[in-house]
Amino acid sequence: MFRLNLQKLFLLLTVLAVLFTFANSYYTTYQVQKQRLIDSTLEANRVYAAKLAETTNNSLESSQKQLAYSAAVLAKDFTNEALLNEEVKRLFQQSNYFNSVSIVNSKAIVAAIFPLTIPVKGNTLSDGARQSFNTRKPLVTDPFIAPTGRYLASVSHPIYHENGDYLGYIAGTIYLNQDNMFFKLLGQHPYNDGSYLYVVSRQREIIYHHDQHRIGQHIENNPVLNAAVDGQWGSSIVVNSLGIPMIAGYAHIERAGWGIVAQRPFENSMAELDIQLMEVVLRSLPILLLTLLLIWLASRYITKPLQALADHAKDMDKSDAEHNINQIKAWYFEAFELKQATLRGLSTLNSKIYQLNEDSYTDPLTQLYNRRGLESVLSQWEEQKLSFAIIALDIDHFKLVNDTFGHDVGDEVLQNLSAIIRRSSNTKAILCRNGGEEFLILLPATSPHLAYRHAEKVRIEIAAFNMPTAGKITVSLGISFWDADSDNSIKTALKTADTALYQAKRQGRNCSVIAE
Ligand SMILES: Nc1nc2c(ncn2[C@@H]2O[C@H](COP(=O)(O)OP(=O)(O)OP(=O)(O)O)[C@@H](O)[C@H]2O)c(=O)[nH]1
Repeated sequence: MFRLNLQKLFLLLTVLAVLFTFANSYYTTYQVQKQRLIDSTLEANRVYAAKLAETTNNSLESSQKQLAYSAAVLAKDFTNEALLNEEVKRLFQQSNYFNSVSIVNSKAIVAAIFPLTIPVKGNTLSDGARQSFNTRKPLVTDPFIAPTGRYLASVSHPIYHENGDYLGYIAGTIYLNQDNMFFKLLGQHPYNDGSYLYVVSRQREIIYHHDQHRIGQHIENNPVLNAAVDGQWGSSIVVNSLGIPMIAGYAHIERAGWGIVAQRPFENSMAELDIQLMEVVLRSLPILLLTLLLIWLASRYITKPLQALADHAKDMDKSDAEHNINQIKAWYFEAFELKQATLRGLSTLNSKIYQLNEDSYTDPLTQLYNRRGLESVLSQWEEQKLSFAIIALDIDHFKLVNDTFGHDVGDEVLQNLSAIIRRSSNTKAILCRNGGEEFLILLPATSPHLAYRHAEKVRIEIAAFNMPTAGKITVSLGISFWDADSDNSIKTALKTADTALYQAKRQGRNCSVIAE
């Protein structure tokens, strides 16, 4: 089954935590900046719309003052046609407020006009152009289409005789879809950041727009525009008539009853923010990468001892396991404790295995090697090509001991006999109980002659020993030799020793015989 290792888990968690933290800070920064940008754009557009409304209002006011002055002059001599012509010319040329200046008499007939290229002098006012005539008050008219076909609005002032008779009015016109005072006033606005402004009449008709094609268009259901026309000042996010969300500031031009709106597409403002965020991400990228690198290094450093412990725990049965575990640098508490516990466990395990090995190689009654132990030694010597002498030893008439004194006494005899063999043999000799009452003494690198002497020594010592209950016993011994350089097998050499032993028995027992 697939399992994540500690380092991968550590990396996964910390990398996720770091990425989440970075993403969260980007998101929060974006949200905060977005709100600030919206607020500042709203405020900038509000202030801008208010300033332009005030400037436009002042221009209309001063143009009306000029018309009022002319009206007062004309009231004194209204029948003087030369004066009328002179006044319209002066007003037109003195300021750049108007596209044309005209005087209409009390019969609604155009009495004078400048520039003279407009051929309406002597014409009666059309119905649509009679707002000033009918109102008989200082006025900024609603936009209308003149007989010349032009879309215009006019600023007018009535002319009253000193006796109160209405003589007519003097008016300056503003051609709404041509160069006019608005274009000069409002056209200063920089449009390159996507922002723009427009002015609407009381009837919600566009009377100024940088896109001249939209002049004259009627706009419905625009809350910002409605508020501006209704005399309110402020700012708001609004979806315009084309369905585009806008950040808008708006204000009211009091003298004309018009509304002015300065706005910027929401998306344009946000695009700026996207660029800013991308810059933040790019600038923080080296730190992010450095953090990830440090995390990777830390994960390696922290998990390395545990990983090494886990790896070596799989190979506990190998001979160098203890050495390998000792090499691990367990530099922090948990790893250190685990290392110590593993070493303790390994040591206990090794001593148990050693004990089990010992037990499986040892005869429990005599503590000499058993047949399995013997085979292990023999295979080592065979590998090492170590020549050795073999003494096969068997108790004479042991059955009689058992039969006479019982099996326990027989066991005691076997133990005493083993002790004598052990005592009389040097440490290099391998002593083995080969089963029953038969023993083997293996003497490495020992000649048959020396082995015979050793056998005799053992035999005499046994014969001289008085067993606690059984008394004196004797043994017979057969001696053979395995030459590592010969073709003979160890098995044959053992058999040969047995044959010599059998011969010793036949010769009357209590003697040693060297195989031929
Ligand atoms: N007490 C005791 N007796 C054992 C043990 N193993 C074998 N014996 C006995 O050893 C005796 C061997 O008898 P035999 O093979 O007839 O040989 P022997 O009586 O020694 O006669 P020879 O070898 O011909 O001199 C048997 O009585 C076995 O029961 C043991 O572990 N303890």
